Amino acid sequence: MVTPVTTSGPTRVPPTSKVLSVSSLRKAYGGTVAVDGVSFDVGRGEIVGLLGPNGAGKTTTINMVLGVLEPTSGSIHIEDVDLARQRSAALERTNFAAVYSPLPGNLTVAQNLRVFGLIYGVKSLSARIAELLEEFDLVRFRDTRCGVLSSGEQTRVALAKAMLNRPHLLLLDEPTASLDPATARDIRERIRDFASRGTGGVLWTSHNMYEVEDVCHRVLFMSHGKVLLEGDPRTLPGEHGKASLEELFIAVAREPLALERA
Ligand SMILES: Nc1ncnc2c1ncn2[C@@H]1O[C@H](COP(=O)(O)OP(=O)(O)OP(=O)(O)O)[C@@H](O)[C@H]1O
Repeated sequence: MVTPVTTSGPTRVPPTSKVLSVSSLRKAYGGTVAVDGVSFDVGRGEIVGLLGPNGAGKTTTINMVLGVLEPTSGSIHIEDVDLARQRSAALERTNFAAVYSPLPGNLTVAQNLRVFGLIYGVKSLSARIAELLEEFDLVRFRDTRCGVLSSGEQTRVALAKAMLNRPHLLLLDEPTASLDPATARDIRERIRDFASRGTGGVLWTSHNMYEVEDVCHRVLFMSHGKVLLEGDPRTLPGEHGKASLEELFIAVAREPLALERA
């Protein structure tokens, strides 16, 4: 289902510096190359959409940036910190939320935030949790077990968890999947607000092209493990003779080689 979007696109905040630099990143599983020499960056204050059909290599890329998967080759810098050499220093500037990675359902909202806050070594944790409960409209769910919350409520908790350590790089894998349009819009507003503060940048995957056009300053189209196209989601379709981002997406999925040659 497509979420209708009414706003006219994100306010461009010129990136002042890079929060993520990925260079010649590659991940192979035997003969299967999931990510094939990908290079890109994310600026501070910028929301970058990582797009592509199923199996393009988006999640593999995100998992390497998160330090969950080890690249076969290539480098990842979070701000100026090399993930391979200074793993803890790099990862303490990062956080993420993904639908396939729900928080433990038997813990309450407050307990989940406390556990993750302790893992991240958040200072003045009780005050930070109170702040996030307020910010993400979760005060009334503070003592509710996460497992009984609705999808939208769970997404808000996942985002609150992702903000605990005030990350400079926020990775979001389909954060609005399965949310109703009003809740999805609310989540987009919160992420836009995070980026507009100018302390961090966002790498976002989504299959909802209307949402991407609404939120992302820049998009990267992946196919078969490579970045084929990069640009402003509002002008990129026209540059490739397509009427909309959705049409361009379908072209990338169906005829990646034609676009690669273009
Ligand atoms: N552990 C693995 N072993 C072998 N192949 C893998 C492994 N993990 C991923 N792949 C393959 O790598 C490719 C990229 O997968 P990935 O999950 O990164 O794609 P994706 O773009 O995130 O797709 P989706 O939109 O469906 O989530 C796929 O062809 C997948 O089958």
